[in-house]
Amino acid sequence: MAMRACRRATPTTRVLRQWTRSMATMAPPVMQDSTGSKGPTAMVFMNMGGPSTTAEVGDFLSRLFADADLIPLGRLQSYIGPLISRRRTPKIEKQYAEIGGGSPIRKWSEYQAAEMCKLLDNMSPETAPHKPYVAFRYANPLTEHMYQQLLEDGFGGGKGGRAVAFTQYPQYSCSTTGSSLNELWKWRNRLEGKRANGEVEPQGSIQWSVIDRWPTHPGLVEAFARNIEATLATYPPERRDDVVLLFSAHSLPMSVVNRGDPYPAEVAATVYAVMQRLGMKHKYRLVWQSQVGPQPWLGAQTSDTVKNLMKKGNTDIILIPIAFTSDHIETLYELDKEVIGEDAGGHPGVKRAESLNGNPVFIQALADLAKEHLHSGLACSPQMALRCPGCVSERCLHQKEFFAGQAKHLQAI
Ligand SMILES: C=CC1=C(C)c2cc3[nH]c(cc4nc(cc5[nH]c(cc1n2)c(C)c5CCC(=O)O)C(CCC(=O)O)=C4C)c(C)c3C=C
Ligand code: FES
Ligand SMILES: [Fe+2]
Repeated sequence: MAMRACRRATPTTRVLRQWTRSMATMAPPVMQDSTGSKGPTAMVFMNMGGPSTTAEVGDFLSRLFADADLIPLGRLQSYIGPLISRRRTPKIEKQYAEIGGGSPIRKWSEYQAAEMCKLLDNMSPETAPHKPYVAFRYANPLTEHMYQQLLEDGFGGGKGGRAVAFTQYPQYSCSTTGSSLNELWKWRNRLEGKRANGEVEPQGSIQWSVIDRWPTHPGLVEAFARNIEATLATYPPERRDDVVLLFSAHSLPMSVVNRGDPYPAEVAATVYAVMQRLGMKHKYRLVWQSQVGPQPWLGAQTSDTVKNLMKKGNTDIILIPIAFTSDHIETLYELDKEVIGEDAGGHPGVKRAESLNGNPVFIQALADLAKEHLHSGLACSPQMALRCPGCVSERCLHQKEFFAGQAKHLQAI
């Protein structure tokens, strides 16, 4: 009886089995085939993920509050983390219920990765075929499942093969991309090429490289600019030039900012590049949203800013989510329902630019960026090797050494 219960497929295992079957026809990694291609190349989209259904909110939050790279709770992490996540679950479940019952991050990530790979197969035959994977930090498909899938698909496990960890956060923060890379590095060590004596086998394991940041990539800037222009076009021409552009990014605790995290500077770089592309024709500000808990966070807060601007008579405002590439609870609930709906009193002049989601200009940008990376021979950006001035994390140290050290295994194309 117990055996039968164990064998019954859960929705997750069913999806994994179907996926495994569909991937079974894939050729195992070869370094050079008769067409001269060095593919297949695994393109792994890394992001935090979100609960696809309200039933997954509890697990999502418990993983999130267990992550010491995001929320460091010291030696009490494994005790306090679950307490906070359990207390927070009902409130967050309600928010996901209000945006249609779950986060669309998985749908968009899988679509973006698959569409980018189709473009890349034409643009970079030298590294084709490109195989899309998604690795989430706190929701399915989790990093460990993605890694197991890579091995089942014939990458690594003594056979080698090339994989690119492509962060879907355009701006680098140690709490986001850094955490995903620490997780990837952890599972790489657990799942790949351990010898009996515990040493990691360098031969025949996956050759990793990382696209770790892309805050001012011209394609990204173009995609943001076009969405802003489309929203500007909805205002009467005589009001258009006076619309205030309010770029909104997820905030960081001041403790993270003061540790020297690169994210605030990189978000500001994106904003400036978009403003330059728009000809610097509008008033604008970069503001910060989604603060959690009692400690000080980077401001000014998005919701306060909208209220203050409106008090001062600026009632034509476009909110632009600038640090995330698809819709999620922060755009669909916090901006659309709380800021635009309640704080702005539903004023028709306060609008939001669409998220990048399935925008073809954005998907092309992802492909351009991936091609540039694959042909660069770089393991990661030079910037990734430098730790935050205030970093004391051994995980960061070893993870950065590992990924930067992959340069010696990468072959020129
Ligand atoms: C660039 C994006 C993000 C940064 C930087 C970021 C930092 C950060 N976040 C928390 C705490 C929480 N974040 C939560 C949800 C959440 N965070 C982001 C993005 C960034 N976070 C997104 C897109 C989401 C929602 C995902 C979705 O399903 O749509 C949550 C959970 C929700 C809640 O309880 O309010 C927490 C908690 C910290 C502490 C932090 C920096 C250190
Ligand atoms: S916290 Fe930034 S490198 Fe460790
Ligand atoms: Fe967050």
